[in-house]
Amino acid sequence: MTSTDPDPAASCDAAVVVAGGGARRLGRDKPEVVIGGRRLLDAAVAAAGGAPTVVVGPPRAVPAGVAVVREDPPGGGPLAAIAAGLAAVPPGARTIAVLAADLPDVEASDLARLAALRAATDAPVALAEDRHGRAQYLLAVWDAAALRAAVAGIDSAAGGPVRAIVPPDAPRLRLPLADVDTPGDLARAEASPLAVRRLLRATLPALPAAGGPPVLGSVLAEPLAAAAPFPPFDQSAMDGWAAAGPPPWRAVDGATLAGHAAPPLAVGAAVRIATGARLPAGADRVIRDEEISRDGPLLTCIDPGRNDVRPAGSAWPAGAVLAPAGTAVDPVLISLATAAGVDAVAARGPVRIRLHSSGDEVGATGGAGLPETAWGPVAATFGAVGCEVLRGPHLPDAPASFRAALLPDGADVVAIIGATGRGAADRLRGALSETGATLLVDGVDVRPGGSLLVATVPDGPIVLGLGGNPMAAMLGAALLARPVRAALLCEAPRAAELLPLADANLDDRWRMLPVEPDGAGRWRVPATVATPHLRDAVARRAVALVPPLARPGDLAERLA
Ligand SMILES: Nc1nc2c(c(=O)[nH]1)N[C@H]1C(S)=C(S)[C@@H](COP(=O)(O)OP(=O)(O)OC[C@H]3O[C@@H](n4cnc5c(N)ncnc54)[C@H](O)[C@@H]3O)O[C@H]1N2
Ligand code: MOO
Repeated sequence: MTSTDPDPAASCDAAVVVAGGGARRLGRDKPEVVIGGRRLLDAAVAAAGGAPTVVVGPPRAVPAGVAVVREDPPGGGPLAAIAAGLAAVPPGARTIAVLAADLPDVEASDLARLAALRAATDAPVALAEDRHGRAQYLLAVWDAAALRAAVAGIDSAAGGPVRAIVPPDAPRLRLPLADVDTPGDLARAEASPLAVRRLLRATLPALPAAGGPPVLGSVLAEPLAAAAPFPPFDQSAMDGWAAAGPPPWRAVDGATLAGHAAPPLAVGAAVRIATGARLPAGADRVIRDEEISRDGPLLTCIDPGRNDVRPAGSAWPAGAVLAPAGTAVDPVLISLATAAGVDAVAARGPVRIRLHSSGDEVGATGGAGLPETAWGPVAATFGAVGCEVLRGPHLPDAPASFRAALLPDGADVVAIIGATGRGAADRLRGALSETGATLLVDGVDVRPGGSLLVATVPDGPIVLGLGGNPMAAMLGAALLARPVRAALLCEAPRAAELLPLADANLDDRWRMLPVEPDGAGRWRVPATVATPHLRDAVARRAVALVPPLARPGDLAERLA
């Protein structure tokens, strides 16, 4: 059995990963295929979220703590694999995820949603279906007893279809799953926006960490530890009276205001005190104004059990870890660091992006000229995720101008709008190949996004090529900004913000679209979006990454 302790993040008590071979059409051992910088087997294991996991199939390298068992007979098919896996999961498991090692985009959140669906419907199993509505029997969460009974109830596990053990009315969750059956599927899966983002996170090199005052847009490279306790001294939590000893108290003239030292208080005395003020020496409690009763010069309190003193260090002691490495430095974190007496942190970033527009016609006067309309919205898109955007010179359609743009100058990223479409105006690819750049991403399978490009220049910047059409450029920036920043600054992964859609995507492709709330909890999706201008993005609240063939009610990730 596995030695992995169940992780509180895991949505199931155990997972069985079906990782047989026999991918005839692909001609490769599927679980070992790498898509988006991640082996398909590792995608399945990661989706289990740390639950005890059994991989069923031929011997393979697996992460520590994961067990590998063989189905009987070897190559006996997925039902035999489930039976073998089931025999090896901890006997106390009450819910078991069953998934195949051929799902490039599967995430722990998918299993969490399946587990929630199964629990809410009290069904023996909840399974995924693909965008065409086809059941995916090998992406399911089972009630363990139901799975054991179903497997025990069949004559011979070997050779049978998994469908044979799944009730026909089992609840299903539609997920944008990529097929990886043919070399064509593989190429498409590698270009999917999800795979491209993972690849960027896995391969772009992190910036060095440096110490200094916390800067907006950077990311903590080390945990934020309090230099001082909070509050730094015993203080009043309310406007009221500071009192010494048991009631009644004699009211003393004056008041203890925040920021001012107060004379010591004798036993039996009370003095007015303001919220946040340091407790006078001798005082041992604070009674808020609403709880004071007065009898001539004497004061008593209504509730003897209440004390509105906020003791020194009661929120946190010195040395307490207030935020882990990987946390974004935003105004809240800067406030917290100040409250904790921290004036220097170890951090990476912010990411500095030199952003260029390009093209002879852009900004030119005369009959063939077009106004420059992309730089501002693209800069704002990068800026919104905390990147620092510097204005690079406009690049005319000449090889030398592109070569010059790729030279290192302290910017971490060079982003170029236009000239990336592989057409007559594509100056970027030529300049990149002259520098010996590595093309990490050459087109993303999302609309618009066919001309998105990401490259690394040796000893130079990371290069982002954004399609020249202003809408394509802005939406491309929305797709790349967060993963590029996360990779360069080692930002901790964060759950996606998911928007329920009001409208369908009739296109069998991923789309990036400006969306707007419908006022009833869903988001309206425009049927068409023109790319040469931003008319279809005017006053739109968000940009969504809409799955292929999404239906109303399906979820789309918010990109911006
Ligand atoms: N045969 C094909 N042609 C095109 C395809 C295709 O798949 N096959 N894709 C189209 C798409 S989609 C896009 S996006 C562009 C991408 O091409 P480039 O990145 O090379 O962009 P350019 O040719 O430089 O410009 C395209 C278009 O956008 C205007 N532009 C460029 N920069 C700006 C700016 N800063 N402000 C305003 N407008 C700008 C430029 O004048 C062109 O009209 O390719 C399509 N073609
Ligand atoms: O290449 Mo375009 O970026 O699909 O609009």
